[in-house]
Amino acid sequence: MKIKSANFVMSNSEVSKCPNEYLPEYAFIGRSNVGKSSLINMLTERKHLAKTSGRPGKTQLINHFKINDNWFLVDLPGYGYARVSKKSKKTFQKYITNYFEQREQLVCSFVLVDIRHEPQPIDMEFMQWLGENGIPFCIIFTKADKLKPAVIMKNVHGYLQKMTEDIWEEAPDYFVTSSSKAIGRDEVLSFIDSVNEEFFANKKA
Ligand SMILES: Nc1nc2c(ncn2[C@@H]2O[C@H](COP(=O)(O)OP(=O)(O)OP(=O)(O)O)[C@@H](O)[C@H]2O)c(=O)[nH]1
Ligand SMILES: [Mg+2]
Repeated sequence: MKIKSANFVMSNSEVSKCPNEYLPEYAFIGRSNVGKSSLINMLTERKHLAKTSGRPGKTQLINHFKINDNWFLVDLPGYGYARVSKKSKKTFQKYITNYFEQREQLVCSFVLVDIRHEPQPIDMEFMQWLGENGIPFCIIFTKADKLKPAVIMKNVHGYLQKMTEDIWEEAPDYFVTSSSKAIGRDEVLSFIDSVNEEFFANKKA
Protein backbone atom coordinates (compact mmCIF):
# COMPACT_ATOMS: atom_id res chain seq x y z
CA MET A 1 0.00 0.00 0.00
CA LYS A 2 1.24 3.46 -0.82
CA ILE A 3 0.87 6.13 1.87
CA LYS A 4 -0.29 9.20 -0.04
CA SER A 5 -1.28 11.27 2.97
CA ALA A 6 -0.87 11.04 6.73
CA ASN A 7 -2.24 13.82 8.90
CA PHE A 8 -2.63 14.41 12.62
CA VAL A 9 -6.32 14.96 13.34
CA MET A 10 -6.80 15.34 17.09
CA SER A 11 -5.79 14.30 20.62
CA ASN A 12 -8.23 13.76 23.42
CA SER A 13 -9.03 11.68 26.46
CA GLU A 14 -12.67 10.96 25.70
CA VAL A 15 -13.75 8.29 23.30
CA SER A 16 -16.98 10.21 22.63
CA LYS A 17 -14.91 13.10 21.25
CA CYS A 18 -12.81 11.01 18.85
CA PRO A 19 -13.44 11.60 15.11
CA ASN A 20 -17.02 10.66 14.31
CA GLU A 21 -16.37 9.36 10.81
CA TYR A 22 -17.01 5.64 10.56
CA LEU A 23 -13.67 4.58 9.07
CA PRO A 24 -11.53 1.59 10.02
CA GLU A 25 -8.93 2.28 12.68
CA TYR A 26 -5.91 0.54 14.14
CA ALA A 27 -4.64 1.27 17.65
CA PHE A 28 -1.09 0.89 18.93
CA ILE A 29 -0.79 -0.15 22.55
CA GLY A 30 1.93 -1.61 24.75
CA ARG A 31 4.35 -0.73 27.49
CA SER A 32 5.82 2.77 27.58
CA ASN A 33 8.90 3.09 25.39
CA VAL A 34 8.20 -0.10 23.39
CA GLY A 35 8.13 1.97 20.17
CA LYS A 36 4.44 2.66 19.36
CA SER A 37 4.92 6.21 18.10
CA SER A 38 8.11 5.28 16.22
CA LEU A 39 6.24 2.49 14.43
CA ILE A 40 3.53 4.92 13.28
CA ASN A 41 6.26 7.14 11.83
CA MET A 42 7.96 4.17 10.16
CA LEU A 43 4.73 2.89 8.59
CA THR A 44 3.78 6.31 7.27
CA GLU A 45 7.37 7.28 6.36
CA ARG A 46 6.84 10.55 8.25
CA LYS A 47 9.65 11.02 10.77
CA HIS A 48 7.86 13.44 13.03
CA LEU A 49 4.19 12.58 12.65
CA ALA A 50 3.89 10.98 16.10
CA LYS A 51 6.02 12.36 18.93
CA THR A 52 8.69 9.94 20.18
CA SER A 53 11.18 10.07 23.02
CA GLY A 54 13.91 8.02 24.67
CA ARG A 55 12.12 8.59 27.98
CA PRO A 56 8.99 6.56 28.70
CA GLY A 57 5.67 8.33 29.09
CA LYS A 58 5.93 10.58 26.01
CA THR A 59 2.56 9.89 24.40
CA GLN A 60 -0.39 11.06 26.43
CA LEU A 61 -4.01 11.00 25.25
CA ILE A 62 -5.62 9.25 22.28
CA ASN A 63 -4.07 10.55 19.04
CA HIS A 64 -5.79 10.07 15.71
CA PHE A 65 -3.84 10.16 12.43
CA LYS A 66 -5.82 10.00 9.20
CA ILE A 67 -4.18 7.99 6.44
CA ASN A 68 -4.96 8.25 2.70
CA ASP A 69 -8.14 10.06 3.73
CA ASN A 70 -9.94 6.81 4.56
CA TRP A 71 -8.53 5.10 7.63
CA PHE A 72 -6.93 5.95 10.96
CA LEU A 73 -3.85 4.99 12.94
CA VAL A 74 -4.27 5.68 16.66
CA ASP A 75 -1.31 6.32 18.95
CA LEU A 76 -2.00 5.66 22.63
CA PRO A 77 -0.10 6.24 25.86
CA GLY A 78 1.93 3.30 27.15
CA TYR A 79 1.06 1.29 30.19
CA GLY A 80 3.34 0.04 32.95
CA TYR A 81 4.95 3.37 33.69
CA ALA A 82 3.79 6.20 35.88
CA ARG A 83 5.88 9.13 36.94
CA VAL A 84 3.37 10.12 39.57
CA SER A 85 2.50 7.21 41.78
CA LYS A 86 3.39 3.58 42.18
CA LYS A 87 -0.23 2.74 42.74
CA SER A 88 -1.33 3.71 39.22
CA LYS A 89 1.66 1.97 37.64
CA LYS A 90 -0.02 -1.33 36.98
CA THR A 91 -3.53 -0.27 36.16
CA PHE A 92 -4.80 0.59 32.71
CA GLN A 93 -6.19 4.08 32.61
CA LYS A 94 -9.95 4.28 32.42
CA TYR A 95 -10.10 6.45 29.31
CA ILE A 96 -7.94 3.91 27.49
CA THR A 97 -10.11 0.94 28.47
CA ASN A 98 -13.18 3.00 27.52
CA TYR A 99 -11.63 3.60 24.12
CA PHE A 100 -11.13 -0.13 23.51
CA GLU A 101 -14.56 -1.06 24.83
CA GLN A 102 -16.54 1.61 23.00
CA ARG A 103 -14.80 2.37 19.72
CA GLU A 104 -16.78 0.36 17.21
CA GLN A 105 -14.61 1.20 14.22
CA LEU A 106 -11.51 -0.21 15.96
CA VAL A 107 -10.90 -3.11 13.59
CA CYS A 108 -7.61 -4.29 15.03
CA SER A 109 -5.33 -3.44 17.95
CA PHE A 110 -1.62 -3.92 17.65
CA VAL A 111 -0.09 -4.93 20.96
CA LEU A 112 3.59 -4.04 20.80
CA VAL A 113 6.19 -6.01 22.70
CA ASP A 114 9.97 -5.59 22.75
CA ILE A 115 11.45 -8.60 20.97
CA ARG A 116 14.33 -8.73 23.47
CA HIS A 117 12.10 -9.41 26.46
CA GLU A 118 10.34 -12.45 27.87
CA PRO A 119 6.53 -12.25 28.10
CA GLN A 120 5.70 -9.66 30.76
CA PRO A 121 2.74 -10.10 33.12
CA ILE A 122 1.31 -6.67 32.26
CA ASP A 123 1.23 -7.51 28.52
CA MET A 124 -0.34 -10.90 29.20
CA GLU A 125 -2.93 -9.24 31.42
CA PHE A 126 -3.76 -6.67 28.77
CA MET A 127 -4.05 -9.23 25.95
CA GLN A 128 -6.20 -11.42 28.14
CA TRP A 129 -8.45 -8.45 28.80
CA LEU A 130 -8.70 -7.74 25.04
CA GLY A 131 -9.59 -11.39 24.42
CA GLU A 132 -12.26 -11.40 27.12
CA ASN A 133 -13.78 -8.30 25.60
CA GLY A 134 -13.75 -9.70 22.07
CA ILE A 135 -11.37 -7.02 20.80
CA PRO A 136 -9.28 -8.34 17.89
CA PHE A 137 -5.54 -7.91 18.20
CA CYS A 138 -2.19 -8.90 16.70
CA ILE A 139 1.22 -8.82 18.34
CA ILE A 140 3.92 -6.60 16.93
CA PHE A 141 7.44 -7.43 18.04
CA THR A 142 9.53 -4.24 18.02
CA LYS A 143 13.22 -3.34 17.90
CA ALA A 144 14.21 -6.38 15.81
CA ASP A 145 17.35 -4.49 14.71
CA LYS A 146 18.74 -5.12 18.19
CA LEU A 147 19.00 -8.90 17.67
CA LYS A 148 20.48 -11.39 15.22
CA PRO A 149 17.96 -13.26 12.98
CA ALA A 150 18.43 -16.59 14.77
CA VAL A 151 17.71 -14.99 18.14
CA ILE A 152 14.67 -13.20 16.70
CA MET A 153 13.08 -16.50 15.67
CA LYS A 154 13.94 -18.13 18.98
CA ASN A 155 12.41 -15.28 20.98
CA VAL A 156 9.28 -15.11 18.82
CA HIS A 157 8.64 -18.82 19.14
CA GLY A 158 9.36 -18.79 22.86
CA TYR A 159 6.94 -15.91 23.30
CA LEU A 160 4.10 -17.50 21.36
CA GLN A 161 4.66 -20.85 23.02
CA LYS A 162 4.41 -19.26 26.45
CA MET A 163 1.18 -17.57 25.44
CA THR A 164 -0.42 -20.78 24.29
CA GLU A 165 0.78 -22.68 27.38
CA ASP A 166 -0.64 -20.15 29.79
CA ILE A 167 -3.83 -18.65 28.40
CA TRP A 168 -4.53 -19.04 24.72
CA GLU A 169 -5.59 -21.99 22.63
CA GLU A 170 -4.09 -20.43 19.55
CA ALA A 171 -1.32 -17.88 19.13
CA PRO A 172 -2.42 -14.54 17.62
CA ASP A 173 -1.11 -13.25 14.28
CA TYR A 174 2.17 -11.44 14.72
CA PHE A 175 4.66 -9.21 12.93
CA VAL A 176 8.38 -8.69 13.50
CA THR A 177 9.39 -5.07 13.04
CA SER A 178 12.11 -2.50 13.44
CA SER A 179 11.31 1.16 13.09
CA SER A 180 14.92 2.17 12.67
CA LYS A 181 15.48 -0.36 9.82
CA ALA A 182 11.93 -0.34 8.36
CA ILE A 183 11.63 -4.10 8.94
CA GLY A 184 8.07 -5.45 8.70
CA ARG A 185 6.62 -2.36 7.01
CA ASP A 186 5.22 -4.12 3.93
CA GLU A 187 3.75 -6.94 6.02
CA VAL A 188 1.91 -4.65 8.43
CA LEU A 189 0.64 -2.42 5.61
CA SER A 190 -0.62 -5.37 3.55
CA PHE A 191 -2.41 -6.70 6.59
CA ILE A 192 -4.07 -3.30 7.10
CA ASP A 193 -4.95 -3.18 3.42
CA SER A 194 -6.76 -6.51 3.57
CA VAL A 195 -8.65 -5.61 6.76
CA ASN A 196 -9.65 -2.27 5.21
CA GLU A 197 -10.98 -4.05 2.12
CA GLU A 198 -13.09 -6.33 4.26
CA PHE A 199 -14.37 -3.35 6.29
CA PHE A 200 -15.48 -1.46 3.17
CA ALA A 201 -16.98 -4.59 1.57
CA ASN A 202 -19.09 -5.20 4.71
CA LYS A 203 -20.06 -1.54 4.88
CA LYS A 204 -21.44 -1.67 1.33
CA ALA A 205 -23.31 -4.92 1.92
N1 LIG B 1 16.73 0.46 17.98
C1 LIG B 1 15.44 0.78 17.91
N2 LIG B 1 14.94 1.73 18.73
C2 LIG B 1 13.63 2.02 18.64
C3 LIG B 1 12.76 1.35 17.74
N3 LIG B 1 11.51 1.84 17.91
C4 LIG B 1 11.61 2.78 18.86
N4 LIG B 1 12.88 2.90 19.31
C5 LIG B 1 13.36 3.83 20.35
O1 LIG B 1 12.64 3.57 21.55
C6 LIG B 1 12.37 4.78 22.25
C7 LIG B 1 10.86 4.91 22.50
O2 LIG B 1 10.18 5.08 21.27
P1 LIG B 1 8.69 5.66 21.20
O3 LIG B 1 8.23 5.41 19.81
O4 LIG B 1 8.62 7.05 21.71
O5 LIG B 1 7.96 4.66 22.22
P2 LIG B 1 6.42 4.69 22.72
O6 LIG B 1 6.02 3.26 22.86
O7 LIG B 1 5.61 5.54 21.81
O8 LIG B 1 6.57 5.34 24.16
P3 LIG B 1 5.45 6.13 25.06
O9 LIG B 1 4.77 7.13 24.18
O10 LIG B 1 6.27 6.77 26.12
O11 LIG B 1 4.54 5.09 25.59
C8 LIG B 1 12.94 5.89 21.38
O12 LIG B 1 14.22 6.20 21.88
C9 LIG B 1 13.03 5.28 20.00
O13 LIG B 1 14.06 5.82 19.20
C10 LIG B 1 13.33 0.34 16.89
O14 LIG B 1 12.67 -0.32 16.07
N5 LIG B 1 14.66 0.11 17.03
MG1 LIG C 1 4.48 7.17 22.20
